[in-house]
Amino acid sequence: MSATAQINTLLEEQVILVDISDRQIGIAEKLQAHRDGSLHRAFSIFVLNSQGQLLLQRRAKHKYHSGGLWTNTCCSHPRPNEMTLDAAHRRLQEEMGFDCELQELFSFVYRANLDHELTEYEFDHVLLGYCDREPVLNPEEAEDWKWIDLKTLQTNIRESPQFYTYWLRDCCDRFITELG
Ligand SMILES: C=C(C)CCOP(=O)(O)OP(=O)(O)O
Ligand SMILES: [Mg+2]
Ligand SMILES: [Mn+2]
Repeated sequence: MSATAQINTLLEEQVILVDISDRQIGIAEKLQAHRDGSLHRAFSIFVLNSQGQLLLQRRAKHKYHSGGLWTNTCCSHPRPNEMTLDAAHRRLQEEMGFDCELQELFSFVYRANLDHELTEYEFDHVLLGYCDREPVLNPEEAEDWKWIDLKTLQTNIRESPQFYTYWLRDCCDRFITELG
């Protein structure tokens, strides 16, 4: 997809604006919400295999922000009138080419100034799933993937944070704690 086509897609896509308790207060165009730094609803999916390794996604270079960085299995935003879990299954299929059962583990709010003068300010629902299948990447979204031990991930994030997305760095320790 060309840069212009991608910008048009972003303008068509809408996100749910929320208050600090995740109550809906409006809707906004996806790109505009990230330009304005408006708090909106999002989800971050973490898929583990039967060895307890996490499936990482490397974001495509041309993503609107955080391109080329390693992150959790899949991230996105529910559309207006779409349940977060429904959106999560939709995006897991669109980005990674598979689907699995998902359940919410916890949620957190974070705010980060990112590249291209965009800001992520999200009420982020962390969703957990288990799967041993290999993903089939959508090149519009992801350019690489790998399974990683959680201990190795923690060490890598500490030693080379520049290769990881802001939100994964922010919630990785909590994810491991909540996993128990
Ligand atoms: C949900 C988080 C933590 C960030 C947004 O994810 P993306 O930037 O991948 O959103 P989409 O383009 O997939 O909607
Ligand atoms: Mg995404
Ligand atoms: Mn967002």
